[in-house]
Amino acid sequence: MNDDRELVSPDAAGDERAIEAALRPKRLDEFIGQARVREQLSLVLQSALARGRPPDHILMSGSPGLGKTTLAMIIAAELGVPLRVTSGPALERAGDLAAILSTLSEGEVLFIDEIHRTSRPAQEMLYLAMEDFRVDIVVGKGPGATAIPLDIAPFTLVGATTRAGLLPAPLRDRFGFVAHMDFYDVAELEQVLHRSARLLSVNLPPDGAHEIARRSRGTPRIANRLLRRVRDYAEVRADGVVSREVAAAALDLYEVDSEGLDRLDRAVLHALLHRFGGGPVGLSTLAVAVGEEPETVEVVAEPFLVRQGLLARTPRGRVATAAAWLHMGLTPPPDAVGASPAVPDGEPVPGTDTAAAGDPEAAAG
Ligand SMILES: Nc1ncnc2c1ncn2[C@@H]1O[C@H](COP(=O)(O)OP(=O)(O)OP(=O)(O)O)[C@@H](O)[C@H]1O
Repeated sequence: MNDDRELVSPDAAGDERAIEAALRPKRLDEFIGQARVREQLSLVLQSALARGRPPDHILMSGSPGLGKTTLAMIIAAELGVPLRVTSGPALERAGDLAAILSTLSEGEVLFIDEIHRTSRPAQEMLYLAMEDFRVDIVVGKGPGATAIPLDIAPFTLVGATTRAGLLPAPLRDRFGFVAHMDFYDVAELEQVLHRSARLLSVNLPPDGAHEIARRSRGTPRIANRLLRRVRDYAEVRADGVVSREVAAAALDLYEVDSEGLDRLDRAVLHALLHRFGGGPVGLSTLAVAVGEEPETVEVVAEPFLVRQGLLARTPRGRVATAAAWLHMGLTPPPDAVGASPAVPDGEPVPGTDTAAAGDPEAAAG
């Protein structure tokens, strides 16, 4: 794990899953941040419990590592029902899904991670299952094929996606509640870190927590990961206390920069500034320049860069903001987004979107 790309990648790998399981909050009131989602969800769950019926199907969208799996587990725990976990890529054939649906118990929560990657036949099976709690098992092939309807137990589908825009409308419309998970602010990440430090018996004073939180890319998974690396450093090179100085020295060593940007983030900005003069440039061209798939650039790097105000999506392509030039140690050109004195602070720049991820397709290609 010496690679900074792995260190700040929002995806979990290998042994990390076990550590994550130990650090997951188990109940809604332990879940930090996402106040609006928590409140909305709490109402959905309470009313379902009061009615004695499973709640509406729930869709969660947001970047990796923001707590979607954790929330799915909490939903099942709060409802006092079992949880079945699968993922879109595992549901390649409709039969894979039928096997799960037909064995669900009454009220069970079915969690489908990366639901946008579910195959078309499985998605079509989901429509009927979500709406009528029924699946049609197709027997035979060609003109002689017959659909045998099979009732299934009422259940709650919890879907998670990093790309809600890719879900077909008929599937999206069948979710009664959509939770949009946003990046966490520094204060919330400090709370996540203090909680994890308690569970892992790490001596973490507030200034150390602040330093790690600042560099965690708005993502609890990354905060927990950086905490473990900084703890190692504190134990080997210092007195075990994760002070601000120790955290900063450790994170500098692991090449996590002052804003938490990782190698891919920096590569994207570097290419945008040095090869395309700050843009605009299309997503595919940018992805080729950094040697990644367009989806990786779009899902992993861009949302955070946009949120940090370093990158803007415009109808003509991706553009580096004045802040991006400065962050990379360069002088922004006078026409850089955010550099123009004609645009007052906080005013949206026409034709750009630096506040939200925006329409992923608008500037693609
Ligand atoms: N709100 C939170 N409070 C405390 N810890 C959190 C919170 N959200 C996430 N975490 C921690 O971050 C880690 C990653 O969370 P989780 O696996 O739920 O993310 P995810 O959005 O499902 O990611 P992916 O989509 O990549 O599976 C877990 O260890 C979890 O304990």
